[in-house]
Amino acid sequence: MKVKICGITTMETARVAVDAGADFLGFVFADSRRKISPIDAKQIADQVPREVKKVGVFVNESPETINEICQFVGLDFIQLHGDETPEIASSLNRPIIKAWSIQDKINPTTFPCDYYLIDSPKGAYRGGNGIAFDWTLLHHLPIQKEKLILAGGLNVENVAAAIQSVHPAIIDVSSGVETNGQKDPIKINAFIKTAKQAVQTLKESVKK
Ligand SMILES: O=C(O)c1ccccc1N[C@@H]1O[C@H](COP(=O)(O)O)[C@@H](O)[C@H]1O
Repeated sequence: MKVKICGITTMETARVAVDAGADFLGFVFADSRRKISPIDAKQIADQVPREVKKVGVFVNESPETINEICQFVGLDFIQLHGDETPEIASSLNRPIIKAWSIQDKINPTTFPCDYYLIDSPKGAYRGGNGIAFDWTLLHHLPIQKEKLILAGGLNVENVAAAIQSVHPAIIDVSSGVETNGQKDPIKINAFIKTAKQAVQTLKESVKK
């Protein structure tokens, strides 16, 4: 199981996340208090080790702009967090993470994507609202766990329970590793450590 830290806006936060063991870093190019310009994202992305994957988060952006930003910043994945159609996804030049709210009609089999991300119901923004949802709702959906990214209101207190309940391929966090709206190095470290420990515990319990 891998960890994505989303809403990176500074090099310092990127470094903390990478050193703590983050596998994916997310840059938000949509309306959000975490929005970053392509120029600033590129400066950070250029200094991140290649094995840590860079994800661009977009909401209802044009395919031309998405492809341009991907190329310029050097993104590895495109996260579509709006109402993008399967046709738009097919016209993009990077692997796709398709985000759905748990309230949406979720039909992963009809959307071309490498991963699907399930988030909480929409709040002030399309994502990044820091609200968790009832994970048992996922137990009834036709989803492949190896493609599933769990998001929405995760934090150091609930991440172990989330992993135990859902067994996602990736967990994604933004608000839960912030203090007063800024990424908090202590929370990033604690979150990743707790998540990786929870996976270890799960593996050991399966072996028994
Ligand atoms: O993080 C944002 O500001 C954001 C804005 C618009 C779309 C998506 C956004 N982030 C994604 O939201 C989820 C959940 O975040 P949180 O942990 O509940 O704060 C996460 O997938 C981010 O990738």
